[in-house]
Amino acid sequence: MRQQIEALFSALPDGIHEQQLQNFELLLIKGSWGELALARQGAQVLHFRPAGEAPLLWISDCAKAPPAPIRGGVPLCWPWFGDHPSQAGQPAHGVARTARWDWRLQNAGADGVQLRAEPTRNLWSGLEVGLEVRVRGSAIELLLESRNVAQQPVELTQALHSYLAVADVGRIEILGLRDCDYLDKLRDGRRASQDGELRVESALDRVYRHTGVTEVLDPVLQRRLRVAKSGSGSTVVWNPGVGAAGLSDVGMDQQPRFVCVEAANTGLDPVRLAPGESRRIGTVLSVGPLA
Ligand SMILES: O=P(O)(O)OC[C@H]1O[C@@H](O)[C@H](O)[C@@H](O)[C@@H]1O
Repeated sequence: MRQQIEALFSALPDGIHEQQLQNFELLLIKGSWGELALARQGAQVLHFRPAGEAPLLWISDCAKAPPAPIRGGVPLCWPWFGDHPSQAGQPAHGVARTARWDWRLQNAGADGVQLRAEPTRNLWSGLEVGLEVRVRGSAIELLLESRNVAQQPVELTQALHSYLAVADVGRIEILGLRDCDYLDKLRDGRRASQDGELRVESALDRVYRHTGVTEVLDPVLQRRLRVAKSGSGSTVVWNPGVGAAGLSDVGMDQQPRFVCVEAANTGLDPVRLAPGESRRIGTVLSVGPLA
């Protein structure tokens, strides 16, 4: 899908274009600020390339057909992260990423664009959800808002599951998590503390107790990807390592090309909403020089 999206953009004039790709309905937006590709499925940001930069987000070259989740970009995990806390048989990472959403343009200018997405139907009883996406210069911001429309308190978990594009995951360094406690999903949820800066030497699936900024230093692309966030007390870092061989939409050839650094609310910091209350989780992804 990545190659096709890049080819489509290179042939498009500036503007907003609706396009079908591998049976997914996409909005491709191009301006002097760069390129943005959005899917109706899951209100998923698939591709963001600021002018003069390489794409910030990785997207699979062999994505599964709809309605499977699209591997890459920024899937929305909502209203639960990972497995459903009590109901076996519910899909991993919730129902938002495979649902159909409507996009509405709110603003377009020389330095960016702003859109809002809402699901075409109620996704989960007692909860409403909406997404705002803003591009400004070399940064993209996502804000996911949940509102409790029930008569009782509601608890949810969620993630903005960013797949960051890197040249070689084995060579990156992830700053910002030093000394943070984490839960290691690959070791039965064992708790540990991050010793030094994080490197991805093998499969990694960790939930950090962390509210700050994370930076991914990429010595090959000579750039720094910054993940800032709000309303989030968990940062998830994931790369499947050799497990990628068993994922038909990754494979060992694509496994080194991304790392997921996700702004999240997990079991460590679930969101509790009183009746009528709403809350937002946000992330700003941006790119800058390494030095
Ligand atoms: O394959 P999925 O459902 O998109 O999930 C990918 C990964 O997403 C991460 O956020 C989880 O921590 C991992 O456990 C999971 O494997």
